[in-house]
Amino acid sequence: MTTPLLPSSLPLIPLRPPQVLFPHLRASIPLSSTQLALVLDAVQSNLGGKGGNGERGIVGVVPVADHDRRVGRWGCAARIKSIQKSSDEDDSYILLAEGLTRIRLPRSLPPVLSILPSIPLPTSPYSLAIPATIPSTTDLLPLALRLLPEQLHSRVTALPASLLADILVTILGVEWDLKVELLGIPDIEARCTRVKEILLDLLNNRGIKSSEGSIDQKQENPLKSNALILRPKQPLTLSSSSRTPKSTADPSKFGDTVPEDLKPLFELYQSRSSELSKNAIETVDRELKRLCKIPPQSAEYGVARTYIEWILALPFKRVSENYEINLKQARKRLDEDHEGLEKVKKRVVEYLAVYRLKRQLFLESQEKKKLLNSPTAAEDGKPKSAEKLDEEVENNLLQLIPASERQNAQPTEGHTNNKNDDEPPTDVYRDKGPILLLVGPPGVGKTSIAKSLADSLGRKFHRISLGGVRDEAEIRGHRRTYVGALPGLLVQAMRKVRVSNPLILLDELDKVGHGGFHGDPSAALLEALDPAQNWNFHDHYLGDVPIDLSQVLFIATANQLDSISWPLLDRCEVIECSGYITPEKVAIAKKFLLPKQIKECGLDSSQIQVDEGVLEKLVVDYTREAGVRNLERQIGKLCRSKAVEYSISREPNESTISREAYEPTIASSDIERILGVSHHSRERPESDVRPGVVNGLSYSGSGNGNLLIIETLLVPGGSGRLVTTGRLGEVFRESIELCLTWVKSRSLSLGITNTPSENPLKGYNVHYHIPEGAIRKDGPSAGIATVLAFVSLLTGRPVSSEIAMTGEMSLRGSCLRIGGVKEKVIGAHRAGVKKIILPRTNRPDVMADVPELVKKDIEFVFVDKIEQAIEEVWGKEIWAGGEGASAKVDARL
Ligand SMILES: Nc1ncnc2c1ncn2[C@@H]1O[C@H](COP(=O)(O)OP(=O)(O)OP(=O)(O)O)[C@@H](O)[C@H]1O
Repeated sequence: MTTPLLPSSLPLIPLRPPQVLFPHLRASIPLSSTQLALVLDAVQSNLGGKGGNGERGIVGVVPVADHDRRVGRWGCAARIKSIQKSSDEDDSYILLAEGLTRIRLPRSLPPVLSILPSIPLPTSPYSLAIPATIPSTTDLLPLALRLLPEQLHSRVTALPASLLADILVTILGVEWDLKVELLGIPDIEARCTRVKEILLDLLNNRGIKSSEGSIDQKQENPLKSNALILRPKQPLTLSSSSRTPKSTADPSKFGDTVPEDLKPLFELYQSRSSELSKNAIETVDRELKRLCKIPPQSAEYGVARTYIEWILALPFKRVSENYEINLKQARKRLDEDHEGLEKVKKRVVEYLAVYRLKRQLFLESQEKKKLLNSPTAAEDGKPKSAEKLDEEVENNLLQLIPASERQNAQPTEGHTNNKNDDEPPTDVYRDKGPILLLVGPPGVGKTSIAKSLADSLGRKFHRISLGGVRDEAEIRGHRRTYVGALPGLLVQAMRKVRVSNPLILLDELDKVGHGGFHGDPSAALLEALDPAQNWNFHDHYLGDVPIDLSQVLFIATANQLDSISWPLLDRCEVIECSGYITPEKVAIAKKFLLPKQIKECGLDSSQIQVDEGVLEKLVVDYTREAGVRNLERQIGKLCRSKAVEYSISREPNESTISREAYEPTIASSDIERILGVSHHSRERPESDVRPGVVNGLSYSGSGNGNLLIIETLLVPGGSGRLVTTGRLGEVFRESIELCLTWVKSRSLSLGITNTPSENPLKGYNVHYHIPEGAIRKDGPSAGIATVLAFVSLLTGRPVSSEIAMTGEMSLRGSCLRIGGVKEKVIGAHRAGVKKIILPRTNRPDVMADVPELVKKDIEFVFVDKIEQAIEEVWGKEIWAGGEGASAKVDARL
């Protein structure tokens, strides 16, 4: 059997405290998607690379302290066992690594370690076998048995000392710097001696005598005490709302009858009882009493306990304290995080202004009421005037409230702190305004705008991805009687953020299912979003304990509006985020994406320099999208490749490239070397124009506009049949038939036939195709382009590839208005089109929505009749019978 070799170079992953990975043990390492991409790239390059006969899927895991400072000179080579999406955070993954052997790190490593793509290491054989020798002088077993719970005794007895030493330091909660020290002791005997010293210290600290048979009576479970050491810190900005009624909970009433194993749960109940709602307290009281009677071995015990833990983990009356809205700061924050998006930012700030004003009016009315009820009210019986509204708010913001909303801004009379649980409490401000719905193609910054908004409001942020939610239970939870039942996404979100006034982003609202076998998730969402009901939201899992969602600020995103159910849409105020044009993308890349990716690779801006020309090449040749997500990925690839070059150049002994050879600037000529050949250049308008091929424009469901190349062909030996291919929908096919009929009816005036009765397709079939056959296309908006394709085919006159057209056509040749103009025009601009023919009725859309930069580059031709489009392309001479021919035929129809 051959001894396995480590690859000659390994990607290094930093591992933060309190974890340290030892050989034969495992660690779960959280990684962002960019870090994961970096690791996977490096692992992949090892597969066929220099370490050809080395093991596969191996990484180096290196302990780092605060701010990723490297500590010690040792790490652990590890095999990647699995990679999973983290349930805690968006965009993060958990890499499960299994330690193989200690590795000594080269001196030249930077002191601060982010993921390093590939670090050359001295190739050394390593053995997966654990040395079986148990050094007699350092026998750890008796100490281990003193410290470990009894259930583990039989398992550790057979372990060799080297493995036992590493296991003990990992599971006994030994301090992190001691673990790092032990990782750096490769010699087994020396390591076991050191571990023995540490264990003796632990025993002393815990009051356990080390000699056989004389254990102190106050021995505690060591694993439990470790759990205490590792308990996470409490958040700093949490507070109890002042409206908290006096709790009726009295956990002490359970007295001494509380079983030992339930004590932590009772303690938790005690500490949280002042924050729970009345319903929650009643339910927990009842369930705890029941739980005390259930034997811990029964399945029912687990179910009941988990239920109580869920209730105790919910925020109820806990809120983020500091959420004063400062409009200037909010705008500044949006500007700092996003380039462009002017309309969206303006609308978001307006929304905040209205929200702030309404809340301020509400607080003022509360203040007035307090004064009215207070015994110190003025003698004449009138209340002392409450504090005046902030003048800046009155002067500047009142105008921002749309007239229709001004009435809503007035607080309702008669607010009282309602003690009745069947009516909404009236002592906190609840916004009744619409929910902001950001609509636009993928990657245009919708999610990121919502995040910045949460930051500027000082609210906790949580994203719920609704893509693929088909089951109502995913929103509203499963009833407790089901095995493995869980609350729905909204309750899970509340538990995660631990406050009842977070900002929750409902991502991909358009992808949520409507009705069907598993209920209607969008109806459940509707209830959650309705201010009249959501103060009392019932989750099936929580049963009698409703939760209050009325203080949550909901924001939604979607790629399109068509698939959102209308009652949901009715609750939303739509803000459109359209796609970017090339100069905007270049600006975003320069200001945000490039610095972000450089940082992710552990370098700084002096180590990677990219000029605007290169960024433009990336945008035009390597991406074809409305947003910037793919662009960010390509920039990430460039930066990672530079990080590899940089790391190699720091290793003068291991590599032929000297330190001076590293060139920080990425030139245009480097792009193809690093990213490979561009796949997008072929999608530009073709230069070899031929009759029957015309550029239409399409608008995909994801909000992207693109060129739709229409191809037609005459097939000899046919009978005038029309064949269509390219996954065209019914509406599209009908529109093609209509266009062909129109062209046939004009074949005489177009000079295609010589007599009125002659069939222009005699002896031929017509084949109509739209490439990218896997993508379904539908709709009537390719009418103008289809007519021109048929005319071009039958008259043998090509259409310039720099012209594109869109618009529906009626049987009489009228050009009718279509949707998605802005996206289509931006898509055409991206593809290099110079002239666009559109129905005249779409003129206002072009004028209002298309960015000025695009308008400058493209000539727009607006037409009422299809004949105008034909004349625009080929001139009036196309009519065989002169100018009047077309009008004469029209009169006959
Ligand atoms: N105008 C902008 N300025 C700076 N960065 C931007 C801008 N637009 C997008 N980005 C960046 O692009 C990336 C993708 O954005 P985001 O995830 O917000 O897109 P999205 O519109 O929510 O997409 P999806 O519909 O797929 O969820 C983020 O890293 C974001 O910061």
